[in-house]
Amino acid sequence: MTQRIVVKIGSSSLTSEAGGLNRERVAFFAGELAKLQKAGNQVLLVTSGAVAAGFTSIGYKQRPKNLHEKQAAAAVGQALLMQAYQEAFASYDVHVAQILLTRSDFSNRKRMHNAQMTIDELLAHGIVPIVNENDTVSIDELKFGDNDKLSALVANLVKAKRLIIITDTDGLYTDNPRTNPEAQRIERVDIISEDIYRFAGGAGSAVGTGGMRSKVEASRIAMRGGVPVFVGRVCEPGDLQLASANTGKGTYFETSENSLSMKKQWVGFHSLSSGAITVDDGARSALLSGGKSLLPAGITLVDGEFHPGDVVDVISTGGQTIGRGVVNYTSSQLRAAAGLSTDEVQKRFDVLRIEVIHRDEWVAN
Ligand SMILES: Nc1ncnc2c1ncn2[C@@H]1O[C@H](COP(=O)(O)OP(=O)(O)O)[C@@H](O)[C@H]1O
Ligand SMILES: N[C@@H](CCC(=O)OP(=O)(O)O)C(=O)O
Repeated sequence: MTQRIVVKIGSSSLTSEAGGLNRERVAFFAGELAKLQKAGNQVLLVTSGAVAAGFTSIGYKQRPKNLHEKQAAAAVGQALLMQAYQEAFASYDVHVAQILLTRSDFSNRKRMHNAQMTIDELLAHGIVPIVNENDTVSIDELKFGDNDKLSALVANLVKAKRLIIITDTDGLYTDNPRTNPEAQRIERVDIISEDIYRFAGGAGSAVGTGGMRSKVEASRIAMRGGVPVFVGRVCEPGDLQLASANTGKGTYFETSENSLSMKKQWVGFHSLSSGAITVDDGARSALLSGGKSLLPAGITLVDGEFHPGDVVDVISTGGQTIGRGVVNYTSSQLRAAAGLSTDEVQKRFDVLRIEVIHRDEWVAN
């Protein structure tokens, strides 16, 4: 059966610290991806590098930090990036397509579905979709954050067999190997524990964005969607095949048995939150370990303006966001119902469902 593999390449693997595109590396990756495709896989590429490829052409001395400078650099660099990929893939007779996405393309379910259909159509024709964030129009507060997360969302969307995140380090270490030579590589991760988050630090180069932390976070999202992840280095011919065959130089993040349904994935990872509900300790454990729905009695505070069907964050008394879900009340109804027993709420309010958030529409963090 044809398998879908999503490959993410970071800026650090495509550009130099001083900026500008390394066309030799682009050609190398195109060759590796073409081989993966010829072996019978459907291949999608999520690529970074637009800002890093473009900033020198504008005349900036280093990777810009300011939003408009980054957007300008991305506008120049994205064209350079696509041109380089197109030329490189053409020598293997592979056609490519550009897909630029924003966070709001995922938060709107219709647009998300459209993106999915377009990708399906391209893959059915043997075309390699090349995805990047639409940096020139993304607003800072509404960004994916980094392409690691984008690649996990895309992998979940297309129900990939595996996500391969290529970076400049051969996997996750117990500490940043650039600064700690004693750090040990972790070969396999089954559960993303606090320790795993603690090990993973920020970006390693002047062109990278999220560092290992964002790769761990992306792996968590993909794992919950049922997609196993490889994070590591691909340097030599054949490395990408090894990575996809479970024998690559890096860290493998395995999937748990219970992956989230598409609906829960949308609630947990794509939707935008319209407000926040603070819950007491009883409601917190009912949601996190009791597999129960959230009832008005456990609510202590309501923030924001929302309507039934909107998604809201749920916060513990300690101020930690514990998850999010689809709310069945308006914010004003909920302010009046907070802390009341189920009987009391049923007497006083005309709500469609007594549960504030039903457990089928709840996703823990
Ligand atoms: N625990 C860790 N294990 C491995 N790499 C780490 C760790 N903590 C931080 N890093 C850094 O993460 C970097 C890779 O992320 P990043 O610079 O964002 O690259 P990319 O452009 O490929 O996304 C590595 O170069 C490394 O310095
Ligand atoms: N969309 C941006 C990349 C942002 C990003 O996540 O970069 P990286 O950490 O190198 O994967 C660009 O193309 O420059």
